[in-house]
Amino acid sequence: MTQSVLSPASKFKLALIQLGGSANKQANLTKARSQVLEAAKQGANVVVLPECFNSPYGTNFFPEYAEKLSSSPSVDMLSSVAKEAGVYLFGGSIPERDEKDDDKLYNTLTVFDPSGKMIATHRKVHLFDIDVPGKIRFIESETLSAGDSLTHVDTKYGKIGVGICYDIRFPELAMVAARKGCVAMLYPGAFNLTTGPMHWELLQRARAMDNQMYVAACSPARDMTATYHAWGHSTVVDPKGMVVATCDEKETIVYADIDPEEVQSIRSSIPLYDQRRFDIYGDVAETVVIDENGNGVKKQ
Ligand SMILES: NC(=O)CCC(=O)C(=O)O
Repeated sequence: MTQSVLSPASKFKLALIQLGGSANKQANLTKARSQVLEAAKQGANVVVLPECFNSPYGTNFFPEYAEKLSSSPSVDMLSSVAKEAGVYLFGGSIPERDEKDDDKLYNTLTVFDPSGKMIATHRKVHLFDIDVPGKIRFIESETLSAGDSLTHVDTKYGKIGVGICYDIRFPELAMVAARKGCVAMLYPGAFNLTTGPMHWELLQRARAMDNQMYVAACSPARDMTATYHAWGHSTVVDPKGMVVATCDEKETIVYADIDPEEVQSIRSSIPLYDQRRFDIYGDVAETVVIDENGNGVKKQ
């Protein structure tokens, strides 16, 4: 049986910056910087920015806005403001250009500690390729490549797992993070006016409830003059699956007090971690296809 093992953790104040972006990269960096400083002024210890905060969200924009992490004005700004603000900064994501292969781009989150040191990166693992007829077609893989690893960040407040937007639809990320001792999953994201009202909050509550951990998702503010209309509604959900902080679609900062004791408390009273039956879930990591009789068969 699996025990619930938490990394040593302490209370902290989380801030989600629901940033109003534009097509002007420098203006986006300047605004993000001032909002991080504002969040720190309000007592935040851990600050999150939205997906693609330095760029409009669209496959045609990514090549133009992409930066190599080794020579990146966005990374430089994030590092310096994390230090100035004295916070852990989960720097949303930016289109990243591969160091060696100029044609390869990723959607990448960078994380900084309060000294400004980059302590983690996460490349979006599940690319947002969907087609809802008459509503929205978005194919991230037209210009982006997928990352191929999971990311768990050690902070002085405990271990924190991350994903980027569409990654939240894949429960395995949060499940693995919880089993590795993470107290929270943070997702910079940018849902839209079709899938946002359907699934944005539900997905966060589901990930939180299933894994008995905090879940937060940080969106850009909505801009109806942009080509992609973000849902907004940056939200924090507690380990019981209840929304503890949220907002509408406008530019704002959402704050929540995170108490890792709450994780321990729900895991003690509803002890899923001691009751799991990994002895009978053997198929879970196999890729299956559904055959003509409706049965799941192993993909060759
Ligand atoms: N940026 C994204 O990955 C969007 C994901 C999304 O909207 C969804 O419905 O999933």
